Amino acid sequence: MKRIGILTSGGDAPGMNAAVRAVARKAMHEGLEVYGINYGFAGLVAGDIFKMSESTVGDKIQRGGTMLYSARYPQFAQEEGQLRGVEQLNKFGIEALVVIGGDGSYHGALALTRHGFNTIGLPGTIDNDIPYTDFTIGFDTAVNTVVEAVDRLRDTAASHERTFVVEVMGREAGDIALWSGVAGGAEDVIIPEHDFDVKKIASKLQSSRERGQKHAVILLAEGVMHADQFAKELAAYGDFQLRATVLGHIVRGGAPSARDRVLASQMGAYAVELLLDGKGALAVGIENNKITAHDVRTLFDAKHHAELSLYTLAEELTF
Ligand SMILES: Nc1ncnc2c1ncn2[C@@H]1O[C@H](COP(=O)(O)OP(=O)(O)O)[C@@H](O)[C@H]1O
Ligand SMILES: O=P(O)(O)OC[C@H]1O[C@](O)(COP(=O)(O)O)[C@@H](O)[C@@H]1O
Ligand SMILES: [Mg+2]
Repeated sequence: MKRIGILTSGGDAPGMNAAVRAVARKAMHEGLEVYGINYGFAGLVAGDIFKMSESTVGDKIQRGGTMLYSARYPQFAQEEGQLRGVEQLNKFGIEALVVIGGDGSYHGALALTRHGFNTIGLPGTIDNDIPYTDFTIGFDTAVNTVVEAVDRLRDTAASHERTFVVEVMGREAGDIALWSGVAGGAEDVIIPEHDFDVKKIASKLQSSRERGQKHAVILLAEGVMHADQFAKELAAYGDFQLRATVLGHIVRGGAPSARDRVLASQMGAYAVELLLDGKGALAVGIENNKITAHDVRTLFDAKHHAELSLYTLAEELTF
């Protein structure tokens, strides 16, 4: 193997650049040529492909977003799109690929492996919703961003004795809300993985108000419902001076945390090692602090599980 390609796909995540840099530099260190593919699978099909040098990835480790751009390109789920991608790989002499993205991107990666190009997937998403990895690249940064926002909102919550419902991204996963809730001392955390009772939440708020704490922050995962809806349901049980705040894409941007940069660097280098060993159709993860890889097909049948001990902990620490 002489030449590999890299692309980023799906939602951007902080640390994707650190992963691109690690793949490129490690591959060059091992004597490989590296080609960057812009705009994910859309750019692959369009042939938006360029040769990288070690300086292409210089001054990028600290930047959020993805220097290779990203796209959602549903046409790649069709055989026709995939064959056009294969044509481009042949044209550029690219023999194997690293795909940085989420579960959708892994399906695209597997399709290319089926067409004879070994492909390794790296989990790049803020949501932390990928099975067989304790953490995804971008999750730590996203949690830190939410915590900073919660700290700020708490100033107003305390000053005006208000209750803030803070909606955060995560698709069907509650991880961002859960970890941010624990780190930000949220009075309640509402996630899709755990049932909740609005009436109980209201009586908890009421009793802490009676004990003297008249403000609160509630972390709400987008997979449950929207913040204004939740605030409306809560308002039916009392006057909690509710305000709804949606953090949205703010949480997806910004410089990656040191943790995400290290994780991305470890995973990127490992992906190259796997390709050099002639392996493909694997998804890289970190489990119990060890970098691991699993057949990507086993991921499609598996489900990511949120760390529910944190939910219990959050409940025990706020009452
Ligand atoms: N079943 C599939 N087969 C081939 N490619 C797919 C498939 N599903 C998604 N993709 C490709 O991966 C891209 C990213 O997937 P998406 O679900 O949007 O984000 P993520 O990878 O972050 O989960 C899609 O836009 C598409 O190009
Ligand atoms: O930016 P878009 O396309 O509106 O997508 C929003 C979604 O993307 C995310 O930010 C990241 O999800 P993916 O990594 O799966 O793309 C989700 O948290 C959110 O629900
Ligand atoms: Mg996804």
